[in-house]
Amino acid sequence: MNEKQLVGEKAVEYVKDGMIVGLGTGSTVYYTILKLGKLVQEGLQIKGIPTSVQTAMLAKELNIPLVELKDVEHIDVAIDGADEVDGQAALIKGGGGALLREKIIARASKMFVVVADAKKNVQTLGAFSLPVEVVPFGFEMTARHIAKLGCEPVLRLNPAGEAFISDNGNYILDCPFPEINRPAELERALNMIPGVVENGLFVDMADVVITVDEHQQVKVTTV
Ligand SMILES: O=C(CO)[C@H](O)[C@H](O)COP(=O)(O)O
Repeated sequence: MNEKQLVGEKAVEYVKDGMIVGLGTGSTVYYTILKLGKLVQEGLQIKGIPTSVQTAMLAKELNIPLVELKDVEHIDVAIDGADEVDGQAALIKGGGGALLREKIIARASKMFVVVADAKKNVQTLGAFSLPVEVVPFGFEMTARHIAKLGCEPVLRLNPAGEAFISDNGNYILDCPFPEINRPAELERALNMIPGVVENGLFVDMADVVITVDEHQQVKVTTV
């Protein structure tokens, strides 16, 4: 079993009958969703709230019942991947471009479980370019303001070489900050810039991090 499958499947232990479950986006939580689909087939009763169109399609294929955020009071548990996880369980997310819905759903959840293969563990965030979702209007100006915080933002492109459009109709600027020593400060500073919708720093949000240690054993950290 590969690491993504190991950690992805482990996360289903946090899902119980009757729960509303936030379904993340990406190749790690994919295994969580596959496993949930199997459990639903066997009788598990849950309702999922997907963080992306891609995840909604997968959940539908697997017959996982879905519900909309507006129709629930809260989410019991959200499970999602990460691009980087530091020692304080601060995250960079958004490699798949779903960071805005992922953050809304993580924030609405009683418990946020992160699934991350060993490569995602870092001392200090920043080797992975920080995704920042921005409105298309005046994005060049927004990028210049972001640059003043210490990076050179790059507009994310799709495989056809056009601007990548998020599920919310926005652009993503990938921002290579060399080292993010104060993620909470940077998260706030970015979101103060007009044109920035949200950024991929998730600070003080993870309740549980499921990863793999140096012996290829699944390691669960409760924050
Ligand atoms: O934030 C995300 C999508 O917006 C993903 O959770 C993150 O990119 C990790 O993806 P993967 O599990 O494929 O490595």
